[in-house]
Amino acid sequence: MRASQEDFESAMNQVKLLKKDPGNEVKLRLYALYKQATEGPCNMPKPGVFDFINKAKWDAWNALGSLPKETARQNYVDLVSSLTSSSESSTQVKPGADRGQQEYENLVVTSEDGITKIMFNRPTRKNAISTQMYQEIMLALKAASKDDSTITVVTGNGDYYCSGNDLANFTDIPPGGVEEKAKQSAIMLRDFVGTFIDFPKPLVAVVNGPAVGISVTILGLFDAVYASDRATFHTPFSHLGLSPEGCASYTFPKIMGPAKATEMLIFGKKLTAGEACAQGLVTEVFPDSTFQKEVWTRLKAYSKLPPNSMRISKQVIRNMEKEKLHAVNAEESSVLQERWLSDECINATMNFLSKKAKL
Ligand SMILES: CCCCCCCCCC/C=C\CC(=O)SCCNC(=O)CCNC(=O)[C@H](O)C(C)(C)COP(=O)(O)OP(=O)(O)OC[C@H]1O[C@@H](n2cnc3c(N)ncnc32)[C@H](O)[C@@H]1OP(=O)(O)O
Repeated sequence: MRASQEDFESAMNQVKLLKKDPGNEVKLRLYALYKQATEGPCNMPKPGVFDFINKAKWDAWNALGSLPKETARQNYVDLVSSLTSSSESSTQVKPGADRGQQEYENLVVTSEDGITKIMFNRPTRKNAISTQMYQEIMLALKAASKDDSTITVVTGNGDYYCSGNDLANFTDIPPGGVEEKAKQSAIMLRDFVGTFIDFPKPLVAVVNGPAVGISVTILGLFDAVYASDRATFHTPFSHLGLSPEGCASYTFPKIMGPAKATEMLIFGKKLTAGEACAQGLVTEVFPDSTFQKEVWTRLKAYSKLPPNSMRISKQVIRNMEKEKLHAVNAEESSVLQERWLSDECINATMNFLSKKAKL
């Protein structure tokens, strides 16, 4: 959801009430986002080198380039919200604390060495994402966006990274019938993917094994993807009477070119980790025997980099695209709302659930 003028004004008031000084770096960021949101790109003359304070302010504002006013307003509101929640919350999780094992039924969430790790934890179902698990992932990401960690990692427990949407989600029909279920699911899907689009910190996938469906498509919204050489990447949408989600209809052609994206998204070609890396979906592949050790050593080193700089760099890299990604997400969700009611989809799901079919 976009921040309204009212949200913006309320955030400005909250800044005045902050109990703790947020430090110069954050104050400069607030200043820059405020100026960008209210006046647009910086076109003031650059202050002289000895005018330290005004030069720092000018630099911070100027660094936002042509960031749209609405995005700056949203970022200002997000930043203030992260400041107020961190100064108010007495139960805030510090890196090093293990949290969440009681809070989440389908995830294990831990925070250590500046890294929050969100681990899918339904290994006996190959980490298929149930309706409740979609909600838990959204909650865990929202919490991670506000905690003290610098990097957030998503990974899977067991031999699979994730087998995608839990096909049993299709069987839990509410009193409003299957149309109502499709409508609710489209809203949930849009919110779920939107949480990844808006995630403010570096987001890394540690793909420990095969990945299917929505767990693959959303990788296009991550900042880095490290894969074991045991991992595979499979989006069998046509086999299931479905169509792409997770913004893959936009990110995949951009990442790998339209021809390779077609093979994955329309023909359901399963890629090895090496192929996915060659096509730009995966950052780097590691031998399974040393995967965990090598990846976590690297992530621990990255987590020591200055957090604000990493967040701002992510903003600069991603923000111009956010509007587009939200539009793609809305369109994909609305197309799927229809697909879920199609005979092609219903038959494929029934075949899987009655054990007549597997991928
Ligand atoms: C109208 C309402 C709509 C509601 C929708 C909500 C929003 C959805 C948005 C996203 C939509 C779709 C995107 C996708 O993700 S499509 C991809 C869906 N995934 C699959 O089709 C995978 C299905 N699973 C398999 O083909 C195989 O299980 C496997 C992953 C290849 C693994 O095979 P295996 O032989 O190694 O292991 P297996 O014995 O089959 O698995 C162990 C048990 O786990 C169950 N299971 C695995 N994956 C799923 C799954 N995705 N959904 C449900 N159950 C799954 C499997 O059935 C086994 O169970 P059991 O031990 O036999 O009882």
